[in-house]
Amino acid sequence: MSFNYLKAAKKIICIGRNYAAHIKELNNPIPKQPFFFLKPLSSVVTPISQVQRPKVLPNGFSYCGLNDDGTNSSPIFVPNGVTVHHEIELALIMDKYISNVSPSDFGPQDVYDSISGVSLALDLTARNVQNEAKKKGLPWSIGKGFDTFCPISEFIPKEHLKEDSRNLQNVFRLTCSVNGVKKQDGTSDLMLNSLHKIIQHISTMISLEPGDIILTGTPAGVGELHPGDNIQGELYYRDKKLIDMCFECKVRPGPYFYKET
Ligand SMILES: O=C([O-])CC(=O)C(=O)O
Ligand SMILES: [Mg+2]
Repeated sequence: MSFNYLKAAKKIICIGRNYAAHIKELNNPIPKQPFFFLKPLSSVVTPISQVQRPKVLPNGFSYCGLNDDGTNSSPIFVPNGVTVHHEIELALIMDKYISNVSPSDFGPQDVYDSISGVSLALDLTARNVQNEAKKKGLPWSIGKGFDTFCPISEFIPKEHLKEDSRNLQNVFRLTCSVNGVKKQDGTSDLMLNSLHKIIQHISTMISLEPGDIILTGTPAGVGELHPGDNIQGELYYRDKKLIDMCFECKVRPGPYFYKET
């Protein structure tokens, strides 16, 4: 398992409002069609560990590219004046070009063939920035796209999921804990739009390319992150842990301070 897969990504596409209990907790309407937004690749960070030391950044920088091995080991940076929420999500890693596919041509069994594997990600969200954007009809780019707002795990090749190659919809469980307290614990069978529907639907508007990363929405239990917090995410395949990841939160360097638009 490695982080090399991150070097191949051309875009990160995130499905919103894909779990009923999360829609309810934020008082949002249930979308009539799946909707999505993009996160910039510069928002990707990977865990700091014994092996992966923090990337040395030029003074004041919060991003300066991935290392040769795909890592960008970094804490999560909390921008000044921003309410940052954690959203734990299953990520699909695309293996094929998928373009303009009809619903009748893409079923649950096609997901396994179209991905190279999966990983675990956090769709970090500047909730106060997003709330203002929602109210004023402005884009979500800032609310979802700050540097370090896409912490992501090592790659899990699909061969690790072989037993269920005909249907991956019901096999995943994802959890998120902050300072040792479990906040999110959801299973992929609760998704409103299934994995095959997500891939097919995106492809009718934006072609998916090998390496692209799709975040599939967050289950209930989102909440705030503050400088000094430690956050841990875990991804399970049925009862077996596939991967975990840990990040520390720090204050974002630089002059940014949230002000109403
Ligand atoms: O910001 C939101 O609530 C939408 C979203 O990303 C999700 O549901 O995962
Ligand atoms: Mg999300």
